[in-house]
Amino acid sequence: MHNERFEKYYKAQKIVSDEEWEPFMESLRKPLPTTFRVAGSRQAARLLNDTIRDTYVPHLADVVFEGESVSPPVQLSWYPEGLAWQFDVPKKVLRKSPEFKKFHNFLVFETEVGNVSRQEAVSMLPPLYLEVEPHHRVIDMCAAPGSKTAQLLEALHAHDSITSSSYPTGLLIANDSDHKRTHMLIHQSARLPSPALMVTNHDASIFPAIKIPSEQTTFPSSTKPRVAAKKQYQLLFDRILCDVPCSGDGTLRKNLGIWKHWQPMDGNGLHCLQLRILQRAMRMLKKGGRIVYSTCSLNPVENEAVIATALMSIPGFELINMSNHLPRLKHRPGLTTWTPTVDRNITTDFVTYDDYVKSLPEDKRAESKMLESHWPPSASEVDSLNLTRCIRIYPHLQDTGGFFIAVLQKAEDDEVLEEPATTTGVALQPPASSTDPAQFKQQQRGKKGKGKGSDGGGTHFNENPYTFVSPDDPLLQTCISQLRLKPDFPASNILVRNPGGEPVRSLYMTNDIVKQIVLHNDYTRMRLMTCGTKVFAKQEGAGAKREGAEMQFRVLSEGLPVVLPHIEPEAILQADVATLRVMMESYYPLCTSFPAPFKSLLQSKASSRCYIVRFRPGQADNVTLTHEFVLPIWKSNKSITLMLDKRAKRYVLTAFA
Ligand SMILES: C[S@@+](CC[C@H](N)C(=O)[O-])C[C@H]1O[C@@H](n2cnc3c(N)ncnc32)[C@H](O)[C@@H]1O
Repeated sequence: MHNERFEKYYKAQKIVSDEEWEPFMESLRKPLPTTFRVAGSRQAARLLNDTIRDTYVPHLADVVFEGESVSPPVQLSWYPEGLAWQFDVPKKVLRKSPEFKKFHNFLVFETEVGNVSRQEAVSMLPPLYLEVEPHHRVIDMCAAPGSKTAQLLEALHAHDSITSSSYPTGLLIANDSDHKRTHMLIHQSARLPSPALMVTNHDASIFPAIKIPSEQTTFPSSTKPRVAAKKQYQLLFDRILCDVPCSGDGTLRKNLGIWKHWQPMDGNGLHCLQLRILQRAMRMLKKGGRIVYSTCSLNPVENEAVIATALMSIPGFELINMSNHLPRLKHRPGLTTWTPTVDRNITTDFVTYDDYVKSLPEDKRAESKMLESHWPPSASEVDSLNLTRCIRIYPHLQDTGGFFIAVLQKAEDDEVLEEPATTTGVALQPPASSTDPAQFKQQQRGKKGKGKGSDGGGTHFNENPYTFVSPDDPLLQTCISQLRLKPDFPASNILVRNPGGEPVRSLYMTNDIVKQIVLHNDYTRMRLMTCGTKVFAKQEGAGAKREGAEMQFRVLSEGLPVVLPHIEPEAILQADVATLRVMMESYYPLCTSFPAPFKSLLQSKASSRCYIVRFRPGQADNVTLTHEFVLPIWKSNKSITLMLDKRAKRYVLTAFA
């Protein structure tokens, strides 16, 4: 765990004082403690957190292993509501101490079902500084694998209850340029299904302007209504996260390979992309909006140099002082000066870019990859930028990885008006080809033989389009009437993943802003990977087919929280713990095998249909259901099936513990 160039480079940058150098290096050589965050909507997270605090941790308080006492997990002091934890226990203890083994199994399971997120402590910070609210329009520019996306989504869904989802009016676009990694985002977000989510696959530095109709935004009062109605406006965001690709040397404690391969030219090389991503974000931000720029790198060239250049290139922004936002978090101010290295040998002697350029033979100057923006601005410019408002986190401060955060705000009174979409630098195609099957076929023919782009900036895009289903569609109407959905069910916000708009497999639900975006933007230009949340799916199986097309759809357990608030309360079947137990013990329990009163309730219901059942907390035969569950079932002629995937089924089983 040594790298001379690393030490030479960071000593030259004076990232910490001379006295702190040794503790800083020492801590980099220590393994990182395990940290996790209790995830999910606020109400559900609090419930699980109480269980960890009151049930698990007391059992871990006095563990002695091979003669030595082992420290129990502790809450991260700076994390709001104590919802994040840390423990530092050797693997051997986790495997062999019965108490820790039990705790570890619990964590593995809760992580699998999405209630716990194993996340580095510092990686939890950017979303906390973004302060997302349910009405915000948010974009996560470099989102995969999605641990921060999940936090942003949770913030949009802050008002969810344990069983039902809220319907945020805001939006979260989770974007990544790596096509494969966008699938990680889709997988990750399946844990918190949201009608407000879109996943896109773009190079963030050229993220396209998204069009929305004029009524979605404000325009100068002098604009004539007829003109305004025709215009489409660029969607601007309230909150933007730029967790940019970086050299990652703040993760040395976890990624030991970095010790061997680290070299500072990586940071020099990434600087331009990082800057372009941040500048694109600044152009997509609303007045008064906020950007969080973050890296897990210690290198000022990837951090303060990017912030300084961005602030000087686009007026109307300032760094905001968030040093008291998380009062218990220990951090250091951003650097105001640094000396980039111009080669792999850590030549950091050039105080300014001009000095460096002058040192080069004239015929070599054009070839240099170093830019003026790698260097700090002049002393007078630095003063006005408030770079000390950036937040640096070093490993020795509170036993974490290294991290950098800057919070930028766009002035409220900025004179720049929201621009019509066509004037924002990225030309956009006419809207709504996603609803035109002929055009879709033509696009597909054009793509034949081309592979999937992996850089998000390529021209080919092979995903299917999303198309809104007519609210009068017979199948949608069947879902509505059979489930007894109330008139407030947003039937016009249901879409499918095919060009013809036929509900052949799954139906998705979006909120209004996602709908406007899908309707007014070409899906290939937007490189839309997924949007909204799956709510209904075709019911496979003999029983369903036999009884005709109108019976074929069921509510998906993942979509149920979104649909639930729209179901007439009387249409929900009530059941107790004993009933749930019968459903859990067999895949296809006979209708006659249920205890009263559920048995007669079932017998009074039509077959080949999906029903929603609310299981009340309670106790039966030494089994306790700690909190309410609402689950979909499928009733065929003689038996029923609990419509849960294996993972969810295992989760329900824990309630019996
Ligand atoms: C530091 S990681 C993001 C981690 C993520 N925010 C999280 O918390 O899980 C950087 C991501 O940027 C993506 N990336 C790299 N270049 C990009 C670009 N030009 N535009 C968008 N994403 C990019 C990478 O694929 C990678 O997933």
